[in-house]
Amino acid sequence: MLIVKKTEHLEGKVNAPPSKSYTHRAVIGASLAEGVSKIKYPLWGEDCLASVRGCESLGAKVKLDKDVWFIEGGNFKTPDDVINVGNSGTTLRILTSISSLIPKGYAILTGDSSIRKRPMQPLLDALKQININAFSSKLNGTAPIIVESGKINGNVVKIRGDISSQFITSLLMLLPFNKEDSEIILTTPLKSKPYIDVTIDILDKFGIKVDETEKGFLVYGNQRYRPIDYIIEGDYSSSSYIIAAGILINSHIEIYNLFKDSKQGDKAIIEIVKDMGADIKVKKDCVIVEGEYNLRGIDVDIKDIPDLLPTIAVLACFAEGKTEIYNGEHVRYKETDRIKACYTELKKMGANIKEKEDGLIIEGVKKLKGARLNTYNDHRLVMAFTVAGLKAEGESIIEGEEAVKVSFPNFIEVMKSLGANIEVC
Ligand SMILES: O=C(O)C1=C[C@@H](OP(=O)(O)O)[C@@H](O)[C@H](O)C1
Ligand SMILES: C=C(OP(=O)(O)O)C(=O)O
Repeated sequence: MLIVKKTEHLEGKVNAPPSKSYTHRAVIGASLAEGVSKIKYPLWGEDCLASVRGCESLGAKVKLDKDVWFIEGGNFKTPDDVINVGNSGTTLRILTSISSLIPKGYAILTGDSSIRKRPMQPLLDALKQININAFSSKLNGTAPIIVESGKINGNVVKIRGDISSQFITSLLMLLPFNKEDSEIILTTPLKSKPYIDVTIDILDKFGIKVDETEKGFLVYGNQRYRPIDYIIEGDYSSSSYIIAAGILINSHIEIYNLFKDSKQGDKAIIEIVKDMGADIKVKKDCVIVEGEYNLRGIDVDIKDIPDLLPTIAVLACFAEGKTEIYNGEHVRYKETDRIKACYTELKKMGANIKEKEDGLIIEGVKKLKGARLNTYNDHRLVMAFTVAGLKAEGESIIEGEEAVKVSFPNFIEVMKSLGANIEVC
């Protein structure tokens, strides 16, 4: 657990951790390409390592040096054992489709107790429409998932877009292997769309062409992934905790490796905090925060940026007036139900917070008191609640800090290097 105490000043220059979403896609795409790809500055987080190990089980040859991962793809095999994706939804979703490329037999994908509750049925139903047999071993739409080796047959896939964009990313990465062009038709409005933009961005680097259409996406048939030399950019979702801490506390923080023209949806954190009144500066590859700022509450549509909900909820507690976070039904399907968790835990600190089906309403109280907080083994809750603890009066206990290994393994060291009063017990 962490003991987090009120901190009066934060200062320093740090590098944003590498993007989790780009690292996953680079690793899996490289495993689909004949030849060796070099992935520079990858994220050494447990989720991304789950993708590496999963791809290895499916036949990729992997050599991991500190700053470069070498991945030789194009050689699929039937896994020797079940694939354990740990806590990583991205790995489970993308590798489910990709596993159908094994030459014979079955691949079995499973993970921790959280992953075994996350929705999979829309993807399984979609795969069936193109003759790929993938099913839940419990027949209830959750992992373990069993995927049979198979050839794509069919060229139209209808799928809902409001549960997880990862289903669509998964299809976009498999369908280039279809011999004909394929159409993905969305049967509901799409949520988390920027993650699909990230997929399309990196697919383009692998030489794979996809078009957006009025109804969804068009994936050209008979394409081949070619190997890439690729540098992973910094992660805006992970950086949102550093930004939030700098905003709430007297600070001078420079965060490098964050690009203004990034495709990551969570770069929206910049505009959100500006709307709340934080006059942070954005350079071409760096964000400068000179807190503290007086914040005002705002309304935030979380549809495309679900991972920012805990960060915004914490900021809203310290703002003047009301913040409403809406359009976030899908935030309940993450590592844990993050709407309920933020409601339950921030209330323990004295927040004036209401839970709605699709989000939260927070009336800023400007002061929170330290408390003992459950993080439900969810990395984003550990990081967001740590930020709340740094601003709250007195001392907070944050349980389950090991979860940060999933997406930001050196979160605690980075925060301590900036002067955060955090002790690991
Ligand atoms: O594709 C991705 O890299 C991700 C997509 C998002 O999930 P949903 O599409 O399920 O909202 C996001 O929450 C997750 O952290 C990463
Ligand atoms: C939901 C997340 O990731 P995943 O879906 O890959 O588990 C996350 O990182 O917040």
